[in-house]
Amino acid sequence: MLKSVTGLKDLLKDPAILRTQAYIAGEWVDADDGATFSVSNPARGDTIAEVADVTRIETALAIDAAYIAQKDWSKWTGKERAAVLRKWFDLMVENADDLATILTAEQGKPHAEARGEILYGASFVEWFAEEAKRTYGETIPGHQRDKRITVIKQPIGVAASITPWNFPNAMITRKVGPALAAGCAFVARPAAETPLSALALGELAERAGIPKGVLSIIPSSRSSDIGKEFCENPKVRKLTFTGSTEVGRILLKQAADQVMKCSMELGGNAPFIVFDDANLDAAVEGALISKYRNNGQTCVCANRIYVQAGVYDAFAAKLKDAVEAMPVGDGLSDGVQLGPLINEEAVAKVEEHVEDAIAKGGTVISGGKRHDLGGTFFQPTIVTGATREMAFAQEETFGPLAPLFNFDTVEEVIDLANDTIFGLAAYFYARDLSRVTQVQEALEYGMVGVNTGLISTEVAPFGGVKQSGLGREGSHHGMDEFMEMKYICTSV
Ligand SMILES: NC(=O)C1=CN([C@@H]2O[C@H](COP(=O)(O)OP(=O)(O)OC[C@H]3O[C@@H](n4cnc5c(N)ncnc54)[C@H](OP(=O)(O)O)[C@@H]3O)[C@@H](O)[C@H]2O)C=CC1
Ligand SMILES: O=C(O)[C@H](O)CS(=O)(=O)O
Repeated sequence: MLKSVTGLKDLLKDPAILRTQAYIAGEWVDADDGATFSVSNPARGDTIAEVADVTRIETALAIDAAYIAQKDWSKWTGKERAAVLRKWFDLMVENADDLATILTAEQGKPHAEARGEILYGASFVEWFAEEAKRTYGETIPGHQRDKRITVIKQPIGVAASITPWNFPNAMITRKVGPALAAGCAFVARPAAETPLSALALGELAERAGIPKGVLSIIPSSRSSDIGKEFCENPKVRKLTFTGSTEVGRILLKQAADQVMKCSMELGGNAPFIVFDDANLDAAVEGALISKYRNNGQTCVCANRIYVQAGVYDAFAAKLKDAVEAMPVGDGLSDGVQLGPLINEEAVAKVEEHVEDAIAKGGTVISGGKRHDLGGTFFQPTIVTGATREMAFAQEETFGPLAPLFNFDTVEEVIDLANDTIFGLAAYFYARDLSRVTQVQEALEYGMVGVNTGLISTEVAPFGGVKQSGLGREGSHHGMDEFMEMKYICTSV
């Protein structure tokens, strides 16, 4: 049954989890000037909340509080921090349905997929609660008889994040989890489109016992201002960003003045390669999840699908059948697999790429137009006859458009796949061991899926090379982003 999101609180088992004020220094506050900005539901376009619109002034107060609180938080043992983080994880799981409803209401993805994100996001807090106990150092044999060498790892201090709307829960927990585990304090600024998921995490953090000031959540429509405060405030020692490469460049330039430690999860242009010895049914299944997860609005989505000539027609036919079986609708309706796109600009980008492909000789074999549901709904689309001259060969579509490129040889497709400034994720389906080994080593990407279209997990290092980013999130490597290494040389 379609549920109206206008009364979002009425859809929640625990309405208190829905927060619309800023969470600063452990207090829930309005913006100093009382300003708010509207949060809308992408499926219906109606406003679901008015949220405090914080400025640099309140952001600086949150940073000050973090700077003070971090001194004591860093003195907790890793085990003590782990206990609080574990409690936060437990609360996320207990409240997963409500967190998913809030996420679907503001971002649009189907509720089942939103719940999957909640559990994925929570898994980072669970993982880093465990890593908190393992921030090991090392001893090194002295270089002189009277020297003793040790290396220790210490929290970097105050960290700040700027995160996108496409994963409004997991992109925050993937950063806050390791930061708090390492003993840092954290100030998070979520995307203006999706602040409610972040604020709900703040509510649960308070319930879990994370000390006042250790975590602040800064909702704001003024993304550029908040970003400048993060980059220019000397009390901030770490900036972690997920979003477009374009904005990542801006932030890196701003952070350079303070030589601030940055991690960047940026744009992608993932190739998805199907060789003629692939299991075609498995390849279609992988293409569906890689291309159409979150309606194609993920940085690791297949952006270009390369199919070897001998299996091109069979793969295209199978993919068409599978795509046309996916129900499109309001994410709060049961059984929906594809929700709306986040906004009108996102729809325009998909339309632009479809029109460009047709103009350059491509053929739409499925979808290609706005959905009859109206608004920002778009038909899941497949284009055949794709060529490297078409816009989506170099630009990230960030929507439900699958371009199928034809290729003949391994050497040809590796060159095509690597012909991009991006290097986040790549995927390929093949069964010949020699071919698998050759291709996985030749692809210039930070992450490679072999016979799978879904690689995201908290246990592995997520991140890109080239202009897809700096650093890694998740896995034990994720802790290093929030710690400094100290070399101690003692003369005895
Ligand atoms: N590598 C990854 O994991 C991801 C990459 N992306 C990439 O981002 C693009 C689409 O996502 P989108 O959210 O629009 O990306 P943007 O880079 O436009 O926005 C990401 C975040 O940065 C904020 N922001 C925008 N401009 C500035 C600025 N000058 N200073 C500080 N903060 C700023 C946004 O705020 P606000 O929206 O409120 O203006 C948002 O919170 C795609 O290219 C996609 O590939 C997106 C998500 C994940
Ligand atoms: O921002 C994104 O697109 C996410 O990093 C994708 S994932 O972590 O859910 O794969």
